[in-house]
Amino acid sequence: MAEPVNKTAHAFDKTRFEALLNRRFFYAPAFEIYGGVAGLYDYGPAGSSLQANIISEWRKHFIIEDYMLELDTTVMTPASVFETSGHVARFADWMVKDTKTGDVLRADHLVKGVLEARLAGDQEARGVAAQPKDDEKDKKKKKKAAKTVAAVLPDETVKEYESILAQLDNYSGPELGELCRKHNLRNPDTDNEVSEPQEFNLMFASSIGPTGQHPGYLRPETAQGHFLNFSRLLDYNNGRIPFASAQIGRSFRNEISPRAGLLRVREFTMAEIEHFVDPEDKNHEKFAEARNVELTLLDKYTQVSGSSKVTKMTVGEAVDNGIIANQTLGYFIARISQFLLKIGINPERLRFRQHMANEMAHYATDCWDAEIHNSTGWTECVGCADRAAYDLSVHSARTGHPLVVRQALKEPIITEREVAEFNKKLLGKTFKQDAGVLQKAVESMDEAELIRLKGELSQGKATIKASEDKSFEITPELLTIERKTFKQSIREYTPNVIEPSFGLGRILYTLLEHSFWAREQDEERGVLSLPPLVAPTKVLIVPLSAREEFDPLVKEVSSKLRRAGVFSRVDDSNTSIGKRYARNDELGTPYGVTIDFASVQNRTMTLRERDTMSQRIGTIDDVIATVTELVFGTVDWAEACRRLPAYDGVQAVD
Ligand SMILES: Nc1ncnc2c1ncn2[C@@H]1O[C@H](COP(=O)(O)OP(=O)(O)OP(=O)(O)O)[C@@H](O)[C@H]1O
Repeated sequence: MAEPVNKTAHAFDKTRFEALLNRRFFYAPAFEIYGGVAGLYDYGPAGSSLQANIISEWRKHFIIEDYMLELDTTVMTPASVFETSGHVARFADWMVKDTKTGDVLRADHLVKGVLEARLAGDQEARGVAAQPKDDEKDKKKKKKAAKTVAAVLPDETVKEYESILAQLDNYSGPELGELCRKHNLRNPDTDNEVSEPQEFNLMFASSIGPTGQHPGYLRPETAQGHFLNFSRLLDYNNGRIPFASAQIGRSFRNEISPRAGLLRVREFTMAEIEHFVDPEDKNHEKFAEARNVELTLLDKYTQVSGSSKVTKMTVGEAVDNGIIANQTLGYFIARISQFLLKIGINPERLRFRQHMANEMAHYATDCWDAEIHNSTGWTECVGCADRAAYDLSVHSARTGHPLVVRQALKEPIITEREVAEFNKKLLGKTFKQDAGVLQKAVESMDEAELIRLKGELSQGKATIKASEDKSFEITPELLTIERKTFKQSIREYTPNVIEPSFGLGRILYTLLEHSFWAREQDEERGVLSLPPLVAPTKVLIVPLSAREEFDPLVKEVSSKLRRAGVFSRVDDSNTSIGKRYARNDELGTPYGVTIDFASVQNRTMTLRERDTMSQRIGTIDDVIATVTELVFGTVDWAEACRRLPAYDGVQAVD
């Protein structure tokens, strides 16, 4: 077997990485020939296939595994929906303006950028080596942009900056303004002062129809489509709960200053799950299967104390100890972790960060973000929140449509209580305009007060004090109080919602970063070690020459791979085999098969593995059988090497 490859021989080089993505057209700025628009990107063939494969795995991992109900709801949404959901009032970020140029910046990003740059300057002045995972060039760029000179900061300032950064998401707009003033935080591009933070709503406004009288918005998330269809979904699920709906679709956010490539864009694909659950029972029937999944957690108490120290524990321990609020939330966090690792995210660079009190919506009971480390730092890629009953309750209150579960009780609940009943005719006649006041006073009485009143009435008369200056004398003819039995056979409740919300662009980008490395012997030769599961092309078919006698074999191999369900491509370009493989290493193609003269004569074929570049040989059918299993993950490369002898002929690679 080939020697293990050293994928960390060269430090991560963002410029080379981005050049590769651009060269191989994973994605590119949209409307580029018109000058482009910040925050809008087009995916090319490689990026589109990669995204489609991630989505396909997402559907299997979540929708199929847990029998979720899939939806495809509209992007254009009437304004009333977002008025009700709170987005019109609150879906906003804080922005500041450069007081001289008028440039707009997101307030929390300004604080983060400048403080990080000052800390980097401090590290440099102290001669401290950068953390191995940090992208050195990127840090330097930030420092330069922030007009920061390398200078040692007092220890207490370093501590204060670190504490601010650890709880950045906890600050309100005015607090961010206060931080800018206190620490003299200026626009890093111009060194000018900035204005007080103002709120900016991130939704794209539009209008529906020709009159302009029906305001609408492009949705900033897919979630409302799930909530508004709740009754139909419940009906589809035979009235049973818990169940989850799932939707993959486009969302739009008018981000203040999108500068971080795919990480912050104005139009992106989301995959969202809304799991509807009984508020009185948030256990999950498959929790036992997830219990031992190990997680890296950064809880809210640690962050508030100004630290970013993570703890490793199983999801079972986290739920048992009350760190994660309930089993259902824990189940989804574990499943999210499994999904991200399966598609190739580096486990060392994945953590789950709990929201701090101010960061979380007022109605949410617990919320965790899956954050993935990349060259810009830790980035939220998936949010997972327990949103309680908020969404269904507000839409139900606004529309009058009951978004509730009505559940037949196995055992009816029998209750007894005192019931007060007025003789309406006598009440009006006796108390005239005060009748209503008296009635309200009785209606607001609790059980104990009614029993006391009943006792008084049994003596012939009673006095009711409706307010400081109003008392009424009543008789048993006017009011009777009787103990009655009630039988309740239906329980009606608004379900709670647990919502995992994925941004696919962020996941795709961080996956590409984690997969990128350069060959030890040659920094120019970039490789994307994408797992076969998500790689755009699984097998590259490389005919050694363009001679006609190769054609039938190329057709045979292509068609056999197609029939086996393996996505392959033929590269018969007029260039050396080494160059063809190098190009496909950059596209992340995990395997290659070479058809050469021996193939024509002996029906043999070589099989190449991308990362090690090692090659094996076998009959065409054996190689196809093995590579099919490799692609579907039923065997690994070690097993392939046991099955197929090493190829010791002329190396097909430069
Ligand atoms: N502008 C964006 N560009 C790309 N992906 C995004 C963007 N905004 C949100 N997402 C993705 O959608 C997911 C769910 O959205 P959510 O509303 O929780 O994000 P958010 O908290 O607003 O993100 P951030 O604080 O980074 O703006 C995020 O985890 C992220 O993956």
